[in-house]
Amino acid sequence: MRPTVVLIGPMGSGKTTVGRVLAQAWNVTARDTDHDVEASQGRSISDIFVESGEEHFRRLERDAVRRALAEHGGVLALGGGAVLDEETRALLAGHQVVFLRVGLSDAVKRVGLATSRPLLLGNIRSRVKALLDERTPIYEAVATFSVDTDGRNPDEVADEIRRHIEENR
Ligand SMILES: Nc1ncnc2c1ncn2[C@@H]1O[C@H](COP(=O)(O)OP(=O)(O)OP(=O)(O)O)[C@@H](O)[C@H]1O
Ligand SMILES: O=C(O)C1=C[C@@H](O)[C@@H](O)[C@H](O)C1
Ligand SMILES: [Mg+2]
Repeated sequence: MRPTVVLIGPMGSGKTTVGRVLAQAWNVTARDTDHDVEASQGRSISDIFVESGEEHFRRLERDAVRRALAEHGGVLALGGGAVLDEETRALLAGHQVVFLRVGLSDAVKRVGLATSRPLLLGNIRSRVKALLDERTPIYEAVATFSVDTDGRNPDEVADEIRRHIEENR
């Protein structure tokens, strides 16, 4: 089994949301490594960060990505920082990997004031900007295709991905 498509991108780019729309369109299941980590630990990502630290979360995330890539045949959304891990990047080689691009202002609007994203605590706008600046080159290097999400709703984003994947099967 291998995922039809793997979605990567920053927090608020819409990986989880667009992943669900795509899965429904293709009549397959959507899987999300953030959810897998939370389910395997029985605690939220915020609690894992606070109680065990980011490094521990990254190890759990790497294992979750490895398992999902091996087991899952539908749409797979990764956590925003999953591609920081070198082993994860290597595992993605040969897969259809789509980068959901989002600019600073749409990302900030979408993540809102939720406290469920520990890396955004503090000044959300400056945290989002720092993460976008640092990670955009990594997302670009890993992706086989990228799609702009600014000013577009999840259905429009999913449609563009669907067309691309169906044309490149
Ligand atoms: N294209 C879009 N237009 C407007 N709102 C969107 C779009 N995509 C997602 N959203 C909204 O933005 C919020 C964040 O989306 P989502 O949780 O799917 O992002 P994510 O990339 O999975 O983030 P994370 O890395 O934190 O898991 C949700 O409230 C979702 O409804
Ligand atoms: O961008 C990140 O590093 C993160 C994104 C989320 O999906 C979660 O995996 C977690 O909040 C960390
Ligand atoms: Mg998500």
